[in-house]
Amino acid sequence: MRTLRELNASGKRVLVRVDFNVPLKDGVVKDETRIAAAVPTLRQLLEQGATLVLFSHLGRPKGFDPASSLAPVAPVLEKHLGRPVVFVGGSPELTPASDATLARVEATPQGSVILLDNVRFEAGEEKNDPALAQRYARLGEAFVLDAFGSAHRAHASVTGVAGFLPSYAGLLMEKEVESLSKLLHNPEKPYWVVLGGAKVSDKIGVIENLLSKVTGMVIGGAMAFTFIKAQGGQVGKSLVEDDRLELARDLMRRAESLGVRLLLPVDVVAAQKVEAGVPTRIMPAEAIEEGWMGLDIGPESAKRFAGALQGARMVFWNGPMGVFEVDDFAKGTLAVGEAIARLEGAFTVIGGGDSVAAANKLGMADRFSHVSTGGGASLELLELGTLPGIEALKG
Ligand SMILES: Nc1ncnc2c1ncn2[C@@H]1O[C@H](COP(=O)(O)OP(=O)(O)OP(=O)(O)O)[C@@H](O)[C@H]1O
Ligand SMILES: O=C(O)[C@H](O)COP(=O)(O)O
Repeated sequence: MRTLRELNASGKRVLVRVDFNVPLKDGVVKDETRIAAAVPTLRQLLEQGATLVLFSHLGRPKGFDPASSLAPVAPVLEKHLGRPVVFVGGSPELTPASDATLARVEATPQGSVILLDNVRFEAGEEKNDPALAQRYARLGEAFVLDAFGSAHRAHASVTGVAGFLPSYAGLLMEKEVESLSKLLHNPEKPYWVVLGGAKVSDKIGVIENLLSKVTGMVIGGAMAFTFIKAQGGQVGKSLVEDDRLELARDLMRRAESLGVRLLLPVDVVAAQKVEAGVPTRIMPAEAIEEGWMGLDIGPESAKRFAGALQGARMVFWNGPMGVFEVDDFAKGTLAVGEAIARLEGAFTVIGGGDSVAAANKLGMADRFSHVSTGGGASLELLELGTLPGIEALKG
């Protein structure tokens, strides 16, 4: 990838694609991680004397929708940058590629930081419409892609615009790609992958691509039940993907033939409802009673998982071990997260999304070597070895 080292931004208006797809509640930003993560690139460009035009998606609106405006992000960005941010948006006329927006950008004094509105207000964004990409390109003289969390999307503001301007990877993009690539290309052993979360189907690609590189995989969360059922276990009303049972069997066979350990829970914390304060029981993972469901790994599983991780030199963790949002079902995630965070001298990475939310909630995120800002993007990079956003910055 071409990087910021190759860009002299002095006196230039630089268009920066950031990933400010942050959780909002009642118009308030609930997690500022992605905003803070963009700051090093923005500071560096400002120090060189650039004018910044930032753009991002937020949520999945189909056309203009005030509820998905980036307006609430502007004050948060101001706080992190310590300088004013001019927001241009908030109406159907001021979408990021409109002539009215361009006129406002051109009228803004040099050295300013301008935040545009949601790129998904533009009809051609997700279709990667070249005409739209060309309109974005009018907004700057150079393009910097720092939206690692969106780099798996071949959309007009991510890859399309790179075809019309000199384009560079931002510092966040570089750091993410470097850290995640180590997991693919420089495996230090013992190397463990810890997977959890809701669905096997989201993680198949990563399992398949990493299986031959690792010492073992720990599988918890709801996705474990597809494997347990595939082995003939009784999983009650736990979440299962019945159309993935054969695939789960196949992955288990492949792990065995590669000599890779695949650890599944032996016990679970079960309940009849996903709710705080409901009665819970510890049950064997392969003998969950009818009407009950596994909502966290049990204490014996947590002990075994933590034991297996001891001495690991490299760990990738994606997905919680249970319904960590409810305290009664967060213990397994805490135990496994703690076992990884405690490793000394190891290279430890958390994939984005819910795993990072879990690590933040449990107060352990700063004890990992790298916390990715990308959920889907980190998984896809580990699955395919590259991303559309990376490819767009080559050549
Ligand atoms: N045993 C379980 N039963 C039901 N839901 C579960 C269970 N274990 C975990 N989950 C749920 O899985 C969800 C997270 O799954 P997901 O696959 O999205 O994780 P992730 O990969 O960390 O996140 P993202 O996909 O956003 O990167 C959480 O909301 C959690 O409550
Ligand atoms: O949150 C994310 O994973 C990224 O911002 C991508 O969002 P998307 O899945 O709506 O494209």
